[in-house]
Amino acid sequence: MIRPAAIDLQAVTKHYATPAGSVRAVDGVTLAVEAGTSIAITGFSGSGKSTLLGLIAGLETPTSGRVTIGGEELSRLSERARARLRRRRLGLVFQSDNLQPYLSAQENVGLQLALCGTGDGYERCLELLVELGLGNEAGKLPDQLSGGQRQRVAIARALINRPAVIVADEPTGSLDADNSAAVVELLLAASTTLVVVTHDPEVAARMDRTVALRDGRLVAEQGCVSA
Ligand SMILES: Nc1ncnc2c1ncn2[C@@H]1O[C@H](COP(=O)(O)OP(=O)(O)OP(=O)(O)O)[C@@H](O)[C@H]1O
Repeated sequence: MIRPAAIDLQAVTKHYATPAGSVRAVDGVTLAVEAGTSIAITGFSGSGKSTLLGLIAGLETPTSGRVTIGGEELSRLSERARARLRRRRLGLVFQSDNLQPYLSAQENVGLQLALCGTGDGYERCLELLVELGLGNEAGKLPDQLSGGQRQRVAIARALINRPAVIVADEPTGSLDADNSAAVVELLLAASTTLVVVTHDPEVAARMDRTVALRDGRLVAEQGCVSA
């Protein structure tokens, strides 16, 4: 059975205007990611990885080309509809956990739930934290948690609205090897479509596919899932 692409990029280009001239951060990228599969995006610093992730997440608008998420072409949506799609269908995880410092772990997850306006109750936040091995940490503030624990709270926050797609930018960048492996397994276990930007070959090796960017262009692909 052919599964529909959860993410479909068609000839996507992103230019930034700078005082020194136009920067072509992403240059003609065509890429389909099937639902339920995982992909790593690698490449040197400045190769366009974060920009590509921002385009997939609808945080950036392409200069040309089309970005389609779950059958919805983002450029056809209003800014408001794009924000709604982001809240309901996407889970975002970044290198820095961006947790609210004066809210407990459970409240941080609960805040996301409130923003998403889904039917899940606040108890679900605690259940999810327990599933992620943070049952004893639910009432603690972020600065009472280790880096690995904070990143797991950030993953709980990304998963609470049961997103179809998880988009993660260097999610293990500030973690040691053990915590990094644990975080990757949690992301994979969520069994949604997963896009991870990473410099770490061990993280990339856990994904179904790896693509590399150079100067904004896709230059190489490895993996066992057909494009
Ligand atoms: N808002 C912006 N305005 C102007 N130029 C930008 C902007 N964002 C990114 N760029 C430029 O676009 C190019 C790609 O940047 P991007 O951050 O996507 O690369 P990256 O591969 O994620 O890098 P890193 O691994 O260092 O995070 C770089 O030349 C960068 O300077």
